[in-house]
Amino acid sequence: MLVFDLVRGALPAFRGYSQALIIDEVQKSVLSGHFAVNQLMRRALMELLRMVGETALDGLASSNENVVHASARFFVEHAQLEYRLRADLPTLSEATVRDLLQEADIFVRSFNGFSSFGLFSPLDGMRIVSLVSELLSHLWILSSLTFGATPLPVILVSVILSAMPCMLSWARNPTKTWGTRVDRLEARLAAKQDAMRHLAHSDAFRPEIMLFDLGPWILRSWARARKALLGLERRHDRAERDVFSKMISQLYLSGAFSAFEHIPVLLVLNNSTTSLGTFTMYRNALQSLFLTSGTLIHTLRMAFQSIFLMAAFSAARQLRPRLEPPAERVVPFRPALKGMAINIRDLSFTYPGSNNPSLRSVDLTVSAGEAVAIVGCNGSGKTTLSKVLLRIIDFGDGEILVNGIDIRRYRPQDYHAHVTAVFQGFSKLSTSVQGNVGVGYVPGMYDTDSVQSAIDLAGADDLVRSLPDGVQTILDGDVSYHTNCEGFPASGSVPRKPHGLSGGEWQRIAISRAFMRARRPEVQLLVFDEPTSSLDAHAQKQFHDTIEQISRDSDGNRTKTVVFITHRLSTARRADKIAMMESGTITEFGTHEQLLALKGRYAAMYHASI
Ligand SMILES: Nc1ncnc2c1ncn2[C@@H]1O[C@H](COP(=O)(O)OP(=O)(O)OP(=O)(O)O)[C@@H](O)[C@H]1O
Repeated sequence: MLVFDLVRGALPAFRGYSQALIIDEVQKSVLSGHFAVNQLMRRALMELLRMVGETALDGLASSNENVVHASARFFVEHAQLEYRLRADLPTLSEATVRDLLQEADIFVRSFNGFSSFGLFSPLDGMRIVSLVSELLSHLWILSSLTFGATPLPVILVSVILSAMPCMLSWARNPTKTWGTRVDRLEARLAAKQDAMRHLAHSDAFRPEIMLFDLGPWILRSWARARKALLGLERRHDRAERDVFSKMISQLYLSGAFSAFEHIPVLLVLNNSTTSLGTFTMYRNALQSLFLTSGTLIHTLRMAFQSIFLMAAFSAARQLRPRLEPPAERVVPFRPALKGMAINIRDLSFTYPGSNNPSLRSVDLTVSAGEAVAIVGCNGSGKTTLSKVLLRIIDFGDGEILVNGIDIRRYRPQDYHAHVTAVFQGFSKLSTSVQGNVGVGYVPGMYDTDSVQSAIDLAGADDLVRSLPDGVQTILDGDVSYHTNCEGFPASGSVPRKPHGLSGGEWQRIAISRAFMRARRPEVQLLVFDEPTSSLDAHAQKQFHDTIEQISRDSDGNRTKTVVFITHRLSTARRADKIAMMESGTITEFGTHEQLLALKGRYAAMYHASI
């Protein structure tokens, strides 16, 4: 690129010289009244050869530049999604990290040409080489003409005339309009790429990204669409880089025609030694000098700004997720036969920026294979405790032992492979039912049988059957893109309007998502945060029966630990133990009967509810 840019920078000067020779020839013919056709043809032929050479070199340099740019852009965007997806909630909650990511995003957008930096990227630093070389070649022409034989009046007239177009173009302040010609495939790829980028940046979807380890899938899907799209963009470029039209544009006819504007000037200066070609060359060189200097200053200014943004981008790539343990402390998760044993001791947690702790001195012991219900008033800390237990957020003081090991020593990805959950604020994706359910276990996402069986388990089979396209029906969710599970719009010439679902129907989809992996043998802990709040009584009973069924092996022995949060005490009593939460701590813990005998807060709430 460096060599190409150096040579390209000198091309305008050669162009000016060659065209000046033709103009001189025309001038000679006009003034002498004798047309030297052969000489004129020879000059025109030379100009044609120069144009062909310049076009070929230009085409080669542009396609080389496009390939390098596309690859670099892909690398930068890929790196951006990678560090975004790696960042966990505790990392993202830090203000300095947010600022850093914002600056890094500006850098990536400018690389895409989306930001106010226009099309600038560090690779455009190469353009500086080209601009400097162009500037030098124009300066050389000007100095040789100025300190050579060109008389002062010609220089003055030229300066005034050459400044005019620049001033006019500055005054006009042209706005660039982007082509809108996009074919269907390109639109679909762009939609998929945007959808994946949106998911990667979505805070609401972050818990599910972390829990279901969706990072690699999002990155893969985005990369496939992006690569295909860059390929298409290059094909468009090639189609538009039609050699003939390029040569016509290279003719620089305006330069030649403008020479004729100055015939009166030349007649006034008839007795001077300056030729019309020299005059035109002088004028063009001067004009180019203005334009090139402006572009060079603008490019240097952007390069300077981009250094800081590039630093932010590099720093963002080095971000370490807060939940990730130091390498020397990592312990691999070893599943136990009977489910996960959990021991929470003196646990406290305060959300960043909050003055009041949401969890204070929480003690809780859940034996392997036990089903525990967490109950309590709004804001008592139930969801917070479940997120801490799921390793979605960190905690302050205290400790959590899982199978006897400090939970902070497990790599979150490793730990998450052994748990599943329905979050209270689960994500509603604007994609197909299959996509919505499949994200619960990406390796099974494209296996219709696995998806269907999770839907059946969640009791959502009737619902899905009633939808216009069954599992392929596009749902009207929070993330606004309308694609099937692979991220493409459902086939068919007219895509259907996304299908809306009721709160309870969405809840069944979220339960199906959790059930995608709940039956897998490696999954040891099932956490449900108010999974049935919008379900009718029959569906609730069905849900709890299913949990009973999937948390036991064929001999009826418990193999999975279940923690569920609920406001319905009639369902809570089905659990082996119940934890009553008040003001961020567990105040009562035991079986339903034990808590009733205690005649405390739980007993009061239970009696009030029946
Ligand atoms: N992101 C947050 N930032 C700051 N404070 C929060 C955040 N999320 C929750 N809290 C606070 O933490 C406390 C516990 O909230 P949590 O959601 O755990 O309660 P909950 O028992 O699950 O309530 P509900 O029954 O309404 O779901 C509340 O006082 C809440 O305001």
